[in-house]
Amino acid sequence: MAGTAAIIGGGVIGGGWAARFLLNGWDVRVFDPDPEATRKIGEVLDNARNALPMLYDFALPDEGKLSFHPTMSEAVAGAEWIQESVPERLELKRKVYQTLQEHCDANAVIGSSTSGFKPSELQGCATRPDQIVVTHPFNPVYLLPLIELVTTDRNPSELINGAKETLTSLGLYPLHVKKEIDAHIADRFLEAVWREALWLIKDGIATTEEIDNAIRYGFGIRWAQMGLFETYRVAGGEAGMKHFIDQFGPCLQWPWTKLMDVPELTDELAQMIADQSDAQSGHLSIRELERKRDGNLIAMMRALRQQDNAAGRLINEHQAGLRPVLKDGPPIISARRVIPIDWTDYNGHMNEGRYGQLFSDAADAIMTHVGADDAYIAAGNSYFTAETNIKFLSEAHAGEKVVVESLVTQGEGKKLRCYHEMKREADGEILATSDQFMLHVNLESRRSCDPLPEVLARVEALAALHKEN
Ligand SMILES: NC(=O)C1=CN([C@@H]2O[C@H](COP(=O)(O)OP(=O)(O)OC[C@H]3O[C@@H](n4cnc5c(N)ncnc54)[C@H](O)[C@@H]3O)[C@@H](O)[C@H]2O)C=CC1
Ligand SMILES: C[N+](C)(C)CC(=O)CC(=O)[O-]
Repeated sequence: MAGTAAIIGGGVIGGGWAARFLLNGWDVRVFDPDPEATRKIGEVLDNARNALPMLYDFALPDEGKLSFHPTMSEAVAGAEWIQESVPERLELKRKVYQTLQEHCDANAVIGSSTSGFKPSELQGCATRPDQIVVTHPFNPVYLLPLIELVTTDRNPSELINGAKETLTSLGLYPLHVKKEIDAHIADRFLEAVWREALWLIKDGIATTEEIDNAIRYGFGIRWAQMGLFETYRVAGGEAGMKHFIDQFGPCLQWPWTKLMDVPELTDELAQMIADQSDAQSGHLSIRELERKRDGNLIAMMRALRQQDNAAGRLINEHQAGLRPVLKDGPPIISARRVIPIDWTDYNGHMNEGRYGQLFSDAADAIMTHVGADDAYIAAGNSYFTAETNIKFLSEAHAGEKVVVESLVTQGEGKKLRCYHEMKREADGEILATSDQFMLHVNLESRRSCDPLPEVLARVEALAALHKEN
């Protein structure tokens, strides 16, 4: 259900939104008065094009069309979704809504990226308050799925449901915050942690690097998979949450936090933080840091995908809609995807084991295509690979799009043989081939046997069709 999105304000966050929409097939129209906006969005897009497709085992839809517009009125014309990401100043945001509501479709969703303003504040003096909601993203917007969708009673339920549907279709996780509050939910946590961190620096307890280490070697990893409450439930041991609260409840009275006290951000403190941060990370440019961050996020989210947990489960669900319907060919396009970063090794290219993985995924797709699908396997029948001969012809690298073209070279009784060619999509070069021999197996006896008649008929028909190639 790709459509047209208007991006008003194309900085760090607007650029991320533009990428999220574009890479999911939407056309994107940008308005930003900054003469550097095209370059800046281009750089965010380069990172996003490299990163987002790596999360999935199937190719994303064809990219939409990106255009830049000299006026807000031109940018919002015909857009179903308008995402405002101008600087965090209420008067500016309100002024922007005044202008854009004069020109946009009354049924369009106007989402604000605001980190802290309540939707009622944004709706304040708008012509049509009902179409304005908060859609607060997390940086990088093209990778992190959470969107805090904050609404008020003025937003009709059809608009809210439509917004949720659109966000989900973009691979995002809309967390509907029905009771508005300054800084929504997640930024209140971030603010609390930020305040503590500022105190720890100001009081000379820890440096920026030590604070980052305290997060990334411990609770940061834990939070990504279970959040706060489930983590603490486990920490309560067999006695669970109640025991946890009994044990650590008294700490609430101890001086374990300075939360209500805000350190004064003097020039001296700001400089101390900037100097420590330079010492910690100044050897890398922002773009290099972004790429490092993106690689780590992709690897972590792919690990969560394997566990079908948290953000990983969301990506699996989104991916289900990206699964292509195969055609008989010849050849069958049995796989089409981007090489993810965690498939590469110390030689800086795709590891040999991953070639096997890709050909195995291609064979799984062919099995599904001939009717040996999940239900068939659950009923006790499947194919096992008995022999594979892979030829490695050229290197593949992270971020490259590849396709696997397959032929069924034998389909007789229990025997199924496939010949696969893995090609780089950009130039069609053959990177590897695989000759794969499979046997049909009864999963209860673990012995080979003929497939059920409908699968056998499909296999025989494909073998006959592909014979001439
Ligand atoms: N940077 C972050 O980590 C996050 C920021 N946000 C929110 O996103 C919004 C934007 O923040 P950033 O992207 O960080 O700021 P930014 O400074 O990187 O980008 C703002 C962009 O808006 C443009 N702009 C200024 N006036 C404009 C106007 N009248 N019409 C159209 N464009 C205009 C600027 O030229 C600039 O490119 C803020 O509301 C912020 O709270 C939300 C999540 C995270
Ligand atoms: C610092 N911040 C308040 C702009 C952060 C956010 O709004 C979300 C994020 O991406 O961390």
